[in-house]
Amino acid sequence: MLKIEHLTKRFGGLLAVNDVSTTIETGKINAIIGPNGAGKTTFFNLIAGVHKPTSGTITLQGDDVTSLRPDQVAQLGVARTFQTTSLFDMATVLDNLIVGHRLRTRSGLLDVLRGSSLLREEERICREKARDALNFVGGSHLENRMAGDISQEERKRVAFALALATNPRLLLLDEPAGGVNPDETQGLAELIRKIVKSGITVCLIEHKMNMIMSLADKIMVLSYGEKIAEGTPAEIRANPVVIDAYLGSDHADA
Ligand SMILES: Nc1ncnc2c1ncn2[C@@H]1O[C@H](COP(=O)(O)OP(=O)(O)OP(=O)(O)O)[C@@H](O)[C@H]1O
Repeated sequence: MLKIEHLTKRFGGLLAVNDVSTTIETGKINAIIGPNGAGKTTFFNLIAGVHKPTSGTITLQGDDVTSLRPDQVAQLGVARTFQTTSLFDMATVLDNLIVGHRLRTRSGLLDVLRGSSLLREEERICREKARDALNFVGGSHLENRMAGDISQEERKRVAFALALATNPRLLLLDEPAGGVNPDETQGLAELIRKIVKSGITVCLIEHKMNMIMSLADKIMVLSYGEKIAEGTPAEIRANPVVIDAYLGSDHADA
């Protein structure tokens, strides 16, 4: 799905991502783990076009996408969720999904506002997509709720719906189970499995090790911007370098 070659991002003197090469495999749950500050979110930002790499290449199913803008990457079928789910709290969940869809697939806010007054048909299609996505994530009952009134777990589901409404082929999830309880974590893991079954490739960053170990097909471990290991959950669990750098530390929560 995605081929990353020698990807490097430097912020001044800091190498946030340092010469990382890997592949995000089609139809799989690909996970990225590593201590705080390891470069995981920067890695996502590079894929999503938020940051331009200092060097290296990113290829999406054969196309070089290294220097594209976020809206161009989104149009090619890469969607993402964030550590913190930003929603317009005073708007309904459905309105958030409709506006969110436009923000993700247009280049600027002005473009979004212009589009919403002119293209009624597009708005109808957008509304349908939003409803389908909300239904898929088990959130139909939230449609008319104010976003500010829903729980953290419901916000996570709405974030998934926001990303799914753009019909992605690759979904990047940044801490999809952050801030939710163990039962809810289980529910979100099931939702991630359902997403992959529907034909979407997933790449996720997560600190909850139990969840990652039971969910991921493949794990890449970052530490100080470098890839220190890659493999199946069993291989990662047994890797002494990973245990030293990460799993043995107090970052490895349940
Ligand atoms: N825009 C930026 N400008 C300067 N430094 C940055 C920027 N974004 C990230 N960094 C730095 O790059 C390093 C990697 O940060 P990043 O957020 O990618 O790590 P992470 O693995 O996602 O951490 P966490 O698990 O805490 O989210 C950190 O030292 C961070 O301070």
